Amino acid sequence: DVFTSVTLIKDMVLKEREIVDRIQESTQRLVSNGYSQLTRFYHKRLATINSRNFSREIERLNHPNGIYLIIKEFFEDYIPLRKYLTDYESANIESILSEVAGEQDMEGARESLIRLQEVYNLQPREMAKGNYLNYKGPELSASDVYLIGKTAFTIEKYPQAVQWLTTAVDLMSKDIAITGPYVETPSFGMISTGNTAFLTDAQTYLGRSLLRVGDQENARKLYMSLVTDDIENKNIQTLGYELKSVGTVEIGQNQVITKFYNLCQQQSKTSEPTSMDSRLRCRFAYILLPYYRFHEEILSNTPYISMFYDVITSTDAERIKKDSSAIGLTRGKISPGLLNETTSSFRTSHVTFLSDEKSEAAAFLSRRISYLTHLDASKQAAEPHQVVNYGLGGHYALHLDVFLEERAEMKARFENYGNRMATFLIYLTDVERGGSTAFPGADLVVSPTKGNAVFWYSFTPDGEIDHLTEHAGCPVVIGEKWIINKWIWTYGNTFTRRCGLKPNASQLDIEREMYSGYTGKHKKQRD
Ligand SMILES: O=C(O)CCC(=O)C(=O)O
Ligand SMILES: [Fe+2]
Repeated sequence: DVFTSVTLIKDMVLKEREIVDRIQESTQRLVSNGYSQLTRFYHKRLATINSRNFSREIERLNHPNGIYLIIKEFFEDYIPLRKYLTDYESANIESILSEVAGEQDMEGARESLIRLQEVYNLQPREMAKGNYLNYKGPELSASDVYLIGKTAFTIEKYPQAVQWLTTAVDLMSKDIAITGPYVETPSFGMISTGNTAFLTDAQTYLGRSLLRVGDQENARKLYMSLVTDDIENKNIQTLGYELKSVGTVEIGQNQVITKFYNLCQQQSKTSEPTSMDSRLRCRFAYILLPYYRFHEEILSNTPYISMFYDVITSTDAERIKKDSSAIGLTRGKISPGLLNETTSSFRTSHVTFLSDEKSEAAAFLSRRISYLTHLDASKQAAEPHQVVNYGLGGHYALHLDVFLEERAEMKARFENYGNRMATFLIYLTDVERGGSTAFPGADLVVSPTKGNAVFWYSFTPDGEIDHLTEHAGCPVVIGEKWIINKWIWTYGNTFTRRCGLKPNASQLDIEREMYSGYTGKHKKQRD
């Protein structure tokens, strides 16, 4: 799929000419045999490419509706290649087509918009107008809104479905009032606005969603208004049947999720200074020489989470993106390489591992991380950089970076390294809106700022897994998000992480003891 990486979507648009040329080459024989579907495909796509204003199109891809619409355009126009060629004929172009948005991307795109609606509490009526938190973009049609509502119903997001389908019914009714009943034109099975049949479908799905959120009364009213029209209609019959049998679906949202959504909406928030050592919020981290220093801001004391400023230059950030793209990004997975490996809507991004050998910029960065954290971030004691590019509404749901017992196989895989002791997460891009990193357990959310890094220990100083470090990448609303994860292992760092003299010592207590032990410089800064 491509919807999980904005960079891949942009490449798909920028390199479409090449894609079409390659397809043309592989299907020459078919074209000369008079496959009219193919000929029509070439004409349509070449006309589109030739008239495309590329810089404007790429700009639109910073907006969720822009991405949604480009996915739809490719999905619809490439259907002839997927549907009407025999398996034998399409085998040649299968790998080329994997670079182009298909049905999974279409479905994934709809789910992503529903996630944005849910996390940021957006109204579909505004989203359809292209208004996301006051960032404007292209509009969605009534049929887009209907199909998104239907997806919300399918994935059992009923309150969201009610909102989309209510909007769809309004928009479709308006369209019909203006254009009159619609005559179907063949467009590869896609629906078009203004078709009364689809209006009825939208109304029945709305009724079925209303039932599930406990609004029997309006569901029944809808049914009564429909059933007089067409008693044969299957969807209306289903609604009638469910009126008697289907009950309300429990839509519990646990407190952590509610807090997580709130943090995402706030975009950035640090804990109150009173909750930590008020004498220390910012400090310098030195690399060998006193004038070679970086700002570190302590965001939370327990769990220990801090922000390092400007740890990577723009040039190096671009190098790392380029070196990673050259290796090739693949869909981010849960439990990669294992039997239970999955790609899921839990994590919508593309990733690659960039080792120090493969990129000079990466090697430089590993050394810098070692200095800044006083931990060994070289390949003996840490994973290679994981470079991540998010897609449409791209996010990573709440999780811990450490491996827990329930992921025993994962842990076994790394038994030579222990566990992930700490995470150093660097933002390679500014994100205009959304895409923050939220830590509900610390009541903290960090807005992505190019060049900055968040750093945290996943273990408490006395060696327990710190469940308060549970965190998530909030969905990206506007812009493009790239990050690097550096996971630093426990083995190889057993003796480098400072330990405290008192039980329950915080990270800062420990460091104060350490520093005052061997240099007066840091102590002075603090007191
Ligand atoms: O993208 C983010 O802000 C968080 C990413 C993350 O937690 C991870 O990749 O493990
Ligand atoms: Fe994480």
